[in-house]
Amino acid sequence: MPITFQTSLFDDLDADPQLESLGRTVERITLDDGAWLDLRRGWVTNSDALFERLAVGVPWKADRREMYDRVVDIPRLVSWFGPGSVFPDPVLVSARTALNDHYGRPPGQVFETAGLCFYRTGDDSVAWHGDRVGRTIDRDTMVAIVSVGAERVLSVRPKSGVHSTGPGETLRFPLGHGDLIVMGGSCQRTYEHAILKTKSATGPRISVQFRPVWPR
Ligand SMILES: O=C(O)CCC(=O)C(=O)O
Ligand SMILES: [Fe+2]
Repeated sequence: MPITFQTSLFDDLDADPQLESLGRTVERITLDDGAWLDLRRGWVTNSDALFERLAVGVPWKADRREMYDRVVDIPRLVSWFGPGSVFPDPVLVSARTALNDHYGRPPGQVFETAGLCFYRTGDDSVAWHGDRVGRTIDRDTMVAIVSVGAERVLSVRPKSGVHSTGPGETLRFPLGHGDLIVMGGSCQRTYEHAILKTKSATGPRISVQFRPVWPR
């Protein structure tokens, strides 16, 4: 499949993508009911080069997912790298190690897998959902997302009926160009998130989600 994209004017495609520090550069956003988000903008430098490497080097497939008890087509491309598999780029291996070092490998929350999503245009999207954490749905977990390429908005809102504080506002995080966001605590069961379609002109974005292995 031919993939055309426009990269940022500022990054050098031959430059090596690098990871900046985490530590105190990570901004914690505390949500309700034990959910939280960590944000670290520009974690990957020379991120356009990483976008290009992933765009051309990853075996992309169409996405289908069980959602609301049926299997639906999701307009985006995906690729998944399970525990122990070779990640498609060394920067992703370093990113997983850096995340595990930063969060201290809490039991059951060690990042192992990498799921990659490619949003080709503003028509590519993923509907509101919480990542399914298997049968142990009451357990806290983390999902770390690294975004390269153009910005797309990650929307986050409380799941209806879950919160004692009533319906909350939708938070919007434009993510791209090497940004990191981590959803933690109860986020996958008390909040839901989406990449909604956009009509405004937007370039392609690739997101990499690092997840622990959840017992099924
Ligand atoms: O692309 C993103 O940033 C989010 C993807 C996502 O939520 C998912 O695949 O579960
Ligand atoms: Fe998700």
